Amino acid sequence: MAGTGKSLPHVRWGVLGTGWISTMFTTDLLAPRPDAPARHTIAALGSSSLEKGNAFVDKVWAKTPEQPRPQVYADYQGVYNDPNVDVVYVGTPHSLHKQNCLDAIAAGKHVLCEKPFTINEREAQEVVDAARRKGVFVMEAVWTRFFPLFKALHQEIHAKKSIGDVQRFFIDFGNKMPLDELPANSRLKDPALGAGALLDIGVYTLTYASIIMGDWKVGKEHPKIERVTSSLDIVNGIDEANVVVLDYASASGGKKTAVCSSTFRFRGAEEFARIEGTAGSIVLFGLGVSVPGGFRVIEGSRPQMGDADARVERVFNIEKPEGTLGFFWEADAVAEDISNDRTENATMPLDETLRMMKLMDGIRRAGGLSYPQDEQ
Ligand SMILES: NC(=O)C1=CN([C@@H]2O[C@H](COP(=O)(O)OP(=O)(O)OC[C@H]3O[C@@H](n4cnc5c(N)ncnc54)[C@H](OP(=O)(O)O)[C@@H]3O)[C@@H](O)[C@H]2O)C=CC1
Ligand SMILES: O=C1OC[C@@H](O)[C@H](O)[C@H]1O
Repeated sequence: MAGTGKSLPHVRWGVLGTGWISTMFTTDLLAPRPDAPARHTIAALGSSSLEKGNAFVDKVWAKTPEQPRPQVYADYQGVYNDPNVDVVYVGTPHSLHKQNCLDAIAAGKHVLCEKPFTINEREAQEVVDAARRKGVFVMEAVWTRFFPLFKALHQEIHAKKSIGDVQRFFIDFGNKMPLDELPANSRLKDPALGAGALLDIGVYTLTYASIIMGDWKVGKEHPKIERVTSSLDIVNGIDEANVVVLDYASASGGKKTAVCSSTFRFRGAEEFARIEGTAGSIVLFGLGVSVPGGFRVIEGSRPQMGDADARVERVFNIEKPEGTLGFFWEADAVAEDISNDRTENATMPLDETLRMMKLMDGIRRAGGLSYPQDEQ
């Protein structure tokens, strides 16, 4: 069982899938972190074959051979049944999330499921209902929400009011994918697996916009979005690119607007977003939208021609231990919640997942993009 009391929270994970994300997530959890607020053990791994599973463990554990190796199963049921597993991490393609979550919940396991939580809101509601009935912890793994970036941005925008009232927000997630070279059954191409830029990376641009325009309010507390305007560029049954505009009412009257774009066709700029306020702006930068590196606060307005430039700049950089990407932040939050018998996380509660899935359903409907799961 997960540890409680005065010692650090300790959770034992069962990981599903041996792809890219399982590799990154597991590597982060195994990396030494002397000041970590929680302990993580990878107790089990489920894969479609023992060969794949063992090869995964050999590769991922190579840098940290002192860490205990997991029990490897040639299916996912072994992970659900394993009494040494507290929480199941779902690292499979989008279309599998619903069933993986339902199976883990049925076995009484807590769940951290990769984004997007499911294909649509209806599927998400099914999982949420099952989790609430069973009384287990479930969270969508929107890891970026747990980066210290958002606390620091909240300080700037709300506590210090460094840029005045937020008026506009621009964000672009350009993730160039070699779609022509990928096999038809790639999770990035196959509509049956829930492929498409909106569900894969648009979810991040909408997450940033929701946090910043929605004043950090989640789920039922999130302010009404006055208008959603969108355009999806659909090729071979998936959106290769999309643009979404969200209008919110501004506290100072009028409206504030977020312009969000994501694409599989182009590698986006390192400075991927800009928040514009009445008294300054903030530029966000990093490896990618999902892995922010920090931000620059620019206090003051751009001078008119001929006027002196009185703007002041400050930089906030995110620090993290060598060799990690930042998945440990969400994992630590999960460990804290489970150890304190909470069934939802306050930063990413299930009502926020449902709200985001509904928003993406609406954008897909307006753009004419449906998946086989929408018809079921
Ligand atoms: N948070 C983040 O930054 C990221 C999140 N993701 C999310 O993680 C999830 C997985 O993505 P990613 O790791 O890139 O995907 P991969 O294709 O690299 O890996 C998916 C794994 O799922 C298992 N799987 C089970 N059924 C299938 C199937 N029908 N087709 C393909 N694989 C299958 C396979 O493992 P096995 O055969 O061993 O069972 C496979 O290795 C997605 O939800 C994605 O959105 C992805 C990248 C980054
Ligand atoms: O979540 C993600 O972030 C990084 C991307 O490369 C990946 O496709 C996506 O799933």
